[in-house]
Amino acid sequence: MSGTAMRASQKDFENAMNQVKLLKKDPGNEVKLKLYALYKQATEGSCTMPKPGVFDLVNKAKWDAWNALGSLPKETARQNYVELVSSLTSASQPSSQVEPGADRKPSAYETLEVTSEDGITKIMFNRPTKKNAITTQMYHEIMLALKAAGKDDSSVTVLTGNGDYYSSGNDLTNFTDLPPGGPEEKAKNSAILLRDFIDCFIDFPKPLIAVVNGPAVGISVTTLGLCDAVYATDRATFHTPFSHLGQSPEGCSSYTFPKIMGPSKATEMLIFGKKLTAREACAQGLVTEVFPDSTFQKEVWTRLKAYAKLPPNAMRISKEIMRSREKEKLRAINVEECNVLQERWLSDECMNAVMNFLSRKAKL
Ligand SMILES: CCCCCC/C=C/C(=O)SCCNC(=O)CCNC(=O)[C@H](O)C(C)(C)COP(=O)(O)OP(=O)(O)OC[C@H]1O[C@@H](n2cnc3c(N)ncnc32)[C@H](O)[C@@H]1OP(=O)(O)O
Repeated sequence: MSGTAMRASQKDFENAMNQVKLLKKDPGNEVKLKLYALYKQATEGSCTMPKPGVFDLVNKAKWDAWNALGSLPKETARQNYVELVSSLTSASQPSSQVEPGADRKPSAYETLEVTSEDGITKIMFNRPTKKNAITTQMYHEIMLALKAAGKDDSSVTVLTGNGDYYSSGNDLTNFTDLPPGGPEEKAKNSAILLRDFIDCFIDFPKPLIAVVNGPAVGISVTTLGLCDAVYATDRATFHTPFSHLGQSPEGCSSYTFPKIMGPSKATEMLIFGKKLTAREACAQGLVTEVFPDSTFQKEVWTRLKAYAKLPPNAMRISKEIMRSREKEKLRAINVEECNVLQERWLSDECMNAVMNFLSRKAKL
C-alpha cells in the first residue's frame, strides 16, 4: 500500500475478523496460518513465546508463521490482515457482483509495488527517495510477496526497483532500532530475519528474474547469485562493500560468487569491495545481459513477456532439477553466513562504519 493510502482502523480490523468467520470457502491451511500470524502480530506484537517442540506440529506451524513476521509493526500487520481478508472475500464473490476494476485491490505492501500481468508478477522495490534501501519492514514484505508469487498463476517473477537505483542494500538505519535486549538481541533477530529472507530466494519455485534498473549495493547484489537470470541497464553498478562496513558476505555469495566468477574475481568483490560496471558483471557471469539504458525497459519486458508464454510447469520443473542438488548446501551456507554476521554486527568495525554513514561522515 502506498504511504498516502488509508491505514486500517481498529474498526476495519474487527470487521475483517468477523468476515473471516463468514467465509464460504475454506481458504486452506497456508492462508489460515498467515491470518493467524498477522492477527497475533497486530494484537500482541512480535512473537516472544517459546518455540513448541518438533512433535507439536500444529502449534509449531503457528509459531513459525508468527515468528516469521519478526518485528513487523502492529499497524502494518493490522493493515495486511484487513487486506488479506478483503482479497479472500472478494475472491469468493460471484463474478457478476464484482464491480469493474474491483480486482485492482489496493496493494498489501507499503514498501513494494506488486503487479501481475502477462504471466509475470513484478515485485518492485518502492522507496526511491531512499535508493530502495531495505528496511526491516521491507524484508518482511519481500518475503510475503515472494511467497505469494511462488503460488500465484504467473509463470515468472521479476524483482526490480523504482527510481534511479535497483537498491542500495540493507537500510543502515535498521541498526538503530534496538530492542530491550540491546545490540545482542538485535543481532540475533537480524540473523534470523536474514536467514529466512535468503531461504525465500533459495526455495523460490519459478524462474526469478532480476531487472536491474540502476546501481545495486550489498544484499541486493548478493541475492542476484540466487536469481535465475539478471538483466541490467548499462547504468547499473554492482558493489558489495562488506569489508568497508566491517561485515562479511551474505545471500550465499561466499559460495555462489566464487562459483560464478572464480575465486579471485569473487575476492575482489566480496573482500576488497571492488565496484563492477554492468559490462564487467556480465563478463564475469553475474549478469546475464546488459542493455543500453535508453531501450532497457522496452527490450527487457518484450523478452520477458515472450518467456512468460512458455509452459509454466516445464519451466518450474526445469528449475527444480537445476536447483535441487544445491538446495541443502545453499541452506547450510546461509545459516553459516548468518552466524558469522551476527558476530560481525557487534564488532567495533561494523558499529563505527554504520555510525559514520548515519552521521554523514561516510558514503560508499
Ligand atoms: C536484517 C538485516 C540483514 C542485513 C543483511 C546484510 C546486508 C548488507 C548490505 O546490504 S551492505 C550495503 C549497505 N548499504 C550501504 O552501505 C549503502 C549506503 N548508502 C550510500 O552509500 C549512499 O546513500 C549511496 C551511494 C547508495 C547513494 O548516494 P547518493 O546518490 O549521494 O544518495 P544519498 O546518499 O543522498 O541517498 C538518498 C537518501 O537515501 C538514504 N539512503 C541511501 N541508501 C541507504 C541505506 N543503505 N541505508 C539507509 N539510508 C540510505 C540516504 O541516507 C539519503 O537519505 P536522506 O535523503 O539524507 O534522508
